[in-house]
Amino acid sequence: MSTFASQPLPAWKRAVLKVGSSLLAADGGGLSPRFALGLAQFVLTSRQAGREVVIVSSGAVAAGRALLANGKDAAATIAAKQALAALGQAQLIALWQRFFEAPVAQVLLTHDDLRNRRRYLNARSALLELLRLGAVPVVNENDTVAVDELKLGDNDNLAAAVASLVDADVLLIATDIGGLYSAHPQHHPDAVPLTYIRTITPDVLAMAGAAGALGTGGMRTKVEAADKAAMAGIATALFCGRDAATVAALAQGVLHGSLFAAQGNRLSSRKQWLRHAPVSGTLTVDAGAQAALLRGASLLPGGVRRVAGDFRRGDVVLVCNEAGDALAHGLAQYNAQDSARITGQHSRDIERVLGFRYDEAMIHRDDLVLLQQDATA
Ligand SMILES: Nc1ncnc2c1ncn2[C@@H]1O[C@H](COP(=O)(O)OP(=O)(O)O)[C@@H](O)[C@H]1O
Ligand SMILES: N[C@@H](CCC(=O)OP(=O)(O)O)C(=O)O
Repeated sequence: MSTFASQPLPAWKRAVLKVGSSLLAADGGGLSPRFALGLAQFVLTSRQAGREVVIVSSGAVAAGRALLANGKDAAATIAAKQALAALGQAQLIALWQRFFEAPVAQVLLTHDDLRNRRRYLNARSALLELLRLGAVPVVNENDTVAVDELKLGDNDNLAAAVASLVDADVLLIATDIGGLYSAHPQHHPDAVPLTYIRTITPDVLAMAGAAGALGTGGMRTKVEAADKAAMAGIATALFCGRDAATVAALAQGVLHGSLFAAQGNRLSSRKQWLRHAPVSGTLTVDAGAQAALLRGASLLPGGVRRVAGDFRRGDVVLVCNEAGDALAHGLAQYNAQDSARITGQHSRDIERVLGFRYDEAMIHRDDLVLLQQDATA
């Protein structure tokens, strides 16, 4: 089987690292630290260099199975798999915690959490806060409740969703093979390594074949995940997490594996989405707030005059000035009722008025697109 030539990894500050079951499952059952150690070392080196890494780790079901005497037979039903995931998740977090002095934070998500705008914002705020606090977030699918996800879902696609959730620069997928080959390398000895994939065409997807045996994903879901990340403006690197030299090189910015290019840049894809998203309400702002928005600031409640419409936290709203000119689209931090209550208030009074506070802004600048200025973004 031919190996993968080296290439530079695109520069990054924040990454999502997906670690598959194939790297964590021990031969005799349960979890093994063997390959996790090198990957944890990569995370540590990256953190020391001032970078941030969110780990998306599989392995809960494999770990849970090993805890039960009859575990091998236990995975026959969905309920049994849910139970195995719940049992194994604690082991999985304990495994990762062994490598870090910094606290490991368990974050369990479902695809559904990421489809719902309000829960999406909540998940994002929590993850970003964990990074800010210096914790090591370890995300897995909430298999205990996500029945459909357990049947159909996979952590490759979850990792792509998390990468766009936290605005990662790169998605790193560690697996048990060097990268993507032109065909399944175990069945096609003449398969060639694909080091750089500019666009994920149906042909590329076909090369990835069907799902694998141990994990739920196989190569196909990795290519699907790379495709999702690419659409969000994020490049994906696929590499062998069993190979110590490959993992060590990655920390030095050298990739031995497959690189899937991003389509467009990250900011513009987010902004495109925001610009064209349907709005659920309107915030009318005063001249001071308008000037601040044009300078790239967040929208604070003090500059808001009126709230119209019925929107929930995380919905897209239109920002206009008092003359009715459309200025921006943004994600509302507060629902319509709460927005109306804090309109005109100083940010420091939000908690007094509402009894809680998500953010000092009604729209955070990262969630805001100016309709005029950013028209070409
Ligand atoms: N075209 C291909 N290139 C590389 N690997 C492939 C390809 N098609 C199928 N595979 C299989 O996909 C496997 C990786 O998927 P999987 O076992 O689900 O890993 P993980 O647990 O890391 O998600 C490889 O070991 C290989 O057997
Ligand atoms: N959430 C499941 C893993 C699902 C999954 O996608 O596994 P894999 O294809 O190995 O990344 C678990 O923790 O067992």
